[in-house]
Amino acid sequence: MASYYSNVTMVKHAWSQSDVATYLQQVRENPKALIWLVLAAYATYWAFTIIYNLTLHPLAHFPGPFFCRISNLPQCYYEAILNGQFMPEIDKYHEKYGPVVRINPNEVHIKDSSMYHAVYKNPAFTKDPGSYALGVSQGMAFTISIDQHKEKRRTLNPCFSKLCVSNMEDTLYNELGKVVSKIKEYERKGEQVPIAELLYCYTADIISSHFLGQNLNLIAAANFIERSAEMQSFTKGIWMAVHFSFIRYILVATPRWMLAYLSGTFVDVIWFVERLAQAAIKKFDLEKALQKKAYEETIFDRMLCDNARREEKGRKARPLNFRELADEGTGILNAGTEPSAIMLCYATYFFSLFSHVQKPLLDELASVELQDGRLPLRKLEALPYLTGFIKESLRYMPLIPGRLPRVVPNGGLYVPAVNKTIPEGCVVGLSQLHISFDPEVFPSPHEFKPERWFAESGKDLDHWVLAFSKGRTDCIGKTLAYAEMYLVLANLFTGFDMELAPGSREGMEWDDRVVAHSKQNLRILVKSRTA
Ligand code: HEM
Repeated sequence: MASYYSNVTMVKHAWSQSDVATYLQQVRENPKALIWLVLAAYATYWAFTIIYNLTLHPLAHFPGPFFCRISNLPQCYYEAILNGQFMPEIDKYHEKYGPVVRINPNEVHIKDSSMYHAVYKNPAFTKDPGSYALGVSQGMAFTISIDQHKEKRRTLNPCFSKLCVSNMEDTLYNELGKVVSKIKEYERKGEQVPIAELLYCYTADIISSHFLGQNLNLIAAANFIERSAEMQSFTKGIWMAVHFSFIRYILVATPRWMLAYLSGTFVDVIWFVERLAQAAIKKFDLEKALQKKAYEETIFDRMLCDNARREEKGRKARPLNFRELADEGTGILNAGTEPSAIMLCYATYFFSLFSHVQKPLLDELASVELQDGRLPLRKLEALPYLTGFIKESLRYMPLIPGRLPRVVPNGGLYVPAVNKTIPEGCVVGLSQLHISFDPEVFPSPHEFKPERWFAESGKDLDHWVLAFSKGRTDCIGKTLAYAEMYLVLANLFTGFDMELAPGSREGMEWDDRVVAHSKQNLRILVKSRTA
């Protein structure tokens, strides 16, 4: 003990060469001394950091719980350890501290709907690198730099255009046919339909076949329930991945044969995309690729063509590597599968739960003239009640309920409600869940009312459709997501009389996995409707 104290006090004095030699000698004799020195240095660092965070930090004058103001530990505890439990805590902080709360040393959370567009519509706000340090770092969704993001988005935009999506109608219907056949199999057996799994397979098959060039064909698999679990496992440990990003580097560095035990999880999907990316690079031929129509192009075609064209023109091309293709493919497969599938589940659930919407919806759908035996997408999009129902479902279950953290640009962000400016470089976020249930924006927010979206007042409300975020980095796949919702929901509602399986209410409570994920997969009982 005595040697520890003497070693620590030594640090306070100026160190001569002989002091260092003596100290090293002591460390050799007593390695504990080094440990104590490291601990002392660490404690000193923390003491200074805490004092700085409370006094000199640009957010020092913003209120918040003491432990949030000094460290990230509360956030890490509620998000990573308790797996996505930070939002309810943030609510409590707002009750105590007002509309702007410091939730970690460098971030404030705002509960004031009027500030939403000032943050998310302003292109100068960038994604917070700390919150977007996930597995597919080279994908567009995780690209922080404004210029790089703009370039990636420009390359990929044509794949997601309205024209491309309307050309996908056949694919959407063909895949839906497979879902309907499976539902009928369960109906024949008199069993509950695993509708959540079927919808996951549906959205994954569409993204893989159209954007990656090869159908995962999950729906056809005998073990489609397990295969859908692979897709669902992507966000299972998402908070750990956000807070402990080193796990990702360990996984990337681990040899494949050692990862084989993870087979049956998202790793299989990542490898599937990697194989496609490799094949795309190998067989890429600019001449042939240029002959493809926009809606025939995969995202790999777009990325490789864009790169090759710029090389041809002698302009400095950004070298496009395999990892970039693989990350983009995995990112889009995941972003396009999970939120759409979950949204389809919740909308199906709301239809069954809120009986007041059933008659108006079915009456409206009955008025649609079939074309080749199908409900045409163009006509469904023009239906006011169905449109109101979809927008109300997106409001009632905000799919990405929490904050999407953004870095404040030059000039800061003035918040009139507290008459303070959040300084540039600090992080800010608003949660969609708060706005969706803000009575100032949506009167009687807890009522499920598709009519609120009708007529002129409903059009004004479009300003508050936030499910896909807003601005420069909003959802690139929103047109496809809407098309899936119109087609799938209209066909399910008109095709089947549906009843929720027992326990659905509790099962459809959700966990925050960045996307809202129902606690259990939705199950329904169905009876085919007669024509
Ligand atoms: C109901 C379904 C969907 C919802 C609610 C949804 C929601 C969102 C939201 C809120 C964002 C912004 C995230 C952020 O700022 O961090 C986003 C981004 C994105 N979404 Fe979606 N999405 C849906 C469907 C899709 C589909 C079908 C695709 C692809 C086919 C897709 C691909 C993407 C991509 C690539 C981004 C990143 C965009 C960028 O950074 O520029 N999403 N989505």
